[in-house]
Amino acid sequence: MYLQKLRDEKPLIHCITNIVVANFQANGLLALGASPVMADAVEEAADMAAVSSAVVLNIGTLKAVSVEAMCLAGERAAANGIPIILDPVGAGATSFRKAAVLSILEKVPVSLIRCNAGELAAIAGIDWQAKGVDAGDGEADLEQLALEVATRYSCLVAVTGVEDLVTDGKRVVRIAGGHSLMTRVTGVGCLLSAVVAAFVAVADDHKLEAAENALAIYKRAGEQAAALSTGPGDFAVNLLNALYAITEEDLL
Ligand SMILES: Nc1ncnc2c1ncn2[C@@H]1O[C@H](COP(=O)(O)OP(=O)(O)O)[C@@H](O)[C@H]1O
Ligand SMILES: Cc1ncsc1CCOP(=O)(O)O
Ligand SMILES: [Mg+2]
Repeated sequence: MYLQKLRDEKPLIHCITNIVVANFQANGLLALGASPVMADAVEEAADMAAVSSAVVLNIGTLKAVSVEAMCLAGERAAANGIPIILDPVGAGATSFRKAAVLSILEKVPVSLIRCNAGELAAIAGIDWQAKGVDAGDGEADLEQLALEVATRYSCLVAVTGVEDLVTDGKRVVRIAGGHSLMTRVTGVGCLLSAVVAAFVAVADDHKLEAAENALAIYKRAGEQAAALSTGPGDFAVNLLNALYAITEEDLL
């Protein structure tokens, strides 16, 4: 379990992220015990990546220039052995997003892709009814697709939803729990990608185990927050509080 190590080490997480969730993502990382920095200028993306413990590439409100910054940050992170987490937000929604994700995956050795079912389908190149940044609708064996994508890009793949799964292309771990309110606040998925990055940042070669910890802690925090909430508004605040207060014992 890497939660205490994360809180002891307070890893710096460099996020190139979208304008919708940047504040929530930064506050969620702080609440958990990590340290966020948002920096997306091409002039500094690589330098910021070099001094960070993990880099998050999130394509939520993508511009051509952000793709350039992501590649610069990703290439420098890779050269320094720093893990890179990709959140392919809405990858199937437009051809621009899909092409950008595939080009990042070609150029940057991503450590882990954290996505929903629709985004996984887009990366795998299968038919799916995309719906903006949401999972959308389709029929697919998500475990099989995740295994294929993990093998194709030599990375971990975490697919989230009612049930999460994470794989390294061989082993598959499933995580149940969470709460439907997690789909009623924007950025809950984006924050999860940053939380996964913070866990992976302190885990050296045990990235699969760290990702599994992150997904389980996050679903549990979602349950704890929901138990105190009357709706999405206080759920957002209660999720930050739950990330702050959660302990390893809460998973037992
Ligand atoms: N219906 C649900 N029931 C329980 N947990 C959920 C549900 N939908 C999503 N989650 C949780 O919400 C978090 C964000 O996942 P998801 O909604 O798939 O991401 P995104 O917002 O990127 O689509 C994950 O921890 C996931 O397990
Ligand atoms: C609504 C929206 N539009 C572009 S990015 C974004 C946020 C998506 O956040 P999440 O994937 O966590 O729901
Ligand atoms: Mg998302």
